[in-house]
Amino acid sequence: MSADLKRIVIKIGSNVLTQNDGTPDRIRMAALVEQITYLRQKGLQVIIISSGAVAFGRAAVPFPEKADPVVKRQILAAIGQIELIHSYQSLFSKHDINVAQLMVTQSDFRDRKHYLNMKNCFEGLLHKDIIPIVNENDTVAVTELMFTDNDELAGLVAAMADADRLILLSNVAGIYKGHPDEPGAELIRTVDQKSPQDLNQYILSHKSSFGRGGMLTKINMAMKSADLGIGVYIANGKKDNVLVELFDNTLACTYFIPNKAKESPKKWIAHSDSYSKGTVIINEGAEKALFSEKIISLLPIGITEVSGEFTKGDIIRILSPKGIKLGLGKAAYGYKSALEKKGLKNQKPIIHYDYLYLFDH
Ligand SMILES: Nc1ncnc2c1ncn2[C@@H]1O[C@H](COP(=O)(O)OP(=O)(O)O)[C@@H](O)[C@H]1O
Ligand SMILES: N[C@@H](CCC(=O)OP(=O)(O)O)C(=O)O
Repeated sequence: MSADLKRIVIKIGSNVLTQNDGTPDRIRMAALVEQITYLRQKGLQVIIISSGAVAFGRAAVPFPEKADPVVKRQILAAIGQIELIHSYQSLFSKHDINVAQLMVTQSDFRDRKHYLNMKNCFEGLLHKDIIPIVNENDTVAVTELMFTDNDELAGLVAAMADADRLILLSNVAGIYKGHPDEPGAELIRTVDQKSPQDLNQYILSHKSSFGRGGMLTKINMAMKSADLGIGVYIANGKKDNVLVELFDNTLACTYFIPNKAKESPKKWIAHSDSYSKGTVIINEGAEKALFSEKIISLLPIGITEVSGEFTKGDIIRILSPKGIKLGLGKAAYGYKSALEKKGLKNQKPIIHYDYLYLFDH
């Protein structure tokens, strides 16, 4: 990592904090806390996204196998989160570091005002030198309220906090060409968006024993974060000294090279696809203009169809004439005005450039 970095987000997966039998690995946790203390001494601000509530709960309370899996997860997480955060608190307090707990759900990222409230809380904690420790609020986050997994949450937090780097700690050194356990399997050391390669072909569908999302969500989140200007590492959290070696640039891991950083509102919009409230289809001329080198807002003259009952400030999708998803943006007015103005000249942009995020074309 280069010396000029300021802020990093470290995501610690369930399997990093558990032993092979599923019980909490307190020695590993203590080692990671020591390394995070080292990174802070080097001048870095750190945000932790930690999984492990369910795993810690499982160790504390035996549960019958046939219990409802959703309720079981809620209960185990409710019990285990106390243990998880208490363990962090007591380990960090030995280094005179304060920690804070933030429990979030997907809906907390839906509305810009709520998003900014969260952002202010992160800023306040970091300003006071306190480490925010974030986990999904598993007791209320069920079905559609759930993140795919904590990798998705980590990407959202890294974008929200304008982090320079995101470190995803799992139980593998990174993305391999083939099965990670196969002798001779090649570790992909860097992924550069400018020379894209199809990583999905290497991903085997199984997950680590205690994880949720699998390698595919890690890759999706890493690509998106790198596009927003955040460099992402996938590294083995079970390896001794992993964070120190990462800092010293001696670690074998996978690094997603970041593009030029995007401005803050665009980062929020880039992650808001699942919350979009409407769609506009644009014509070929508008598509060309948006993807040209110029800085351009989306004008109603280029819109051919409007759907969904969105209001001012909602996120809307932009589709090509062929129905290809081109981007996302914050609507400057609601669907009724959009319907009136579509195809007309001399109208206020429906999506201002500052609130427009275009996918790779
Ligand atoms: N090509 C690959 N390279 C590395 N790991 C892979 C690959 N394909 C699948 N995996 C699996 O992805 C797992 C990590 O993802 P996941 O289970 O979500 O971990 P975590 O709980 O840390 O988030 C690894 O344990 C590994 O078995
Ligand atoms: N929120 C859950 C973790 C969910 C999750 O995404 O786990 P993982 O794939 O290990 O990061 C917990 O604390 O148990």
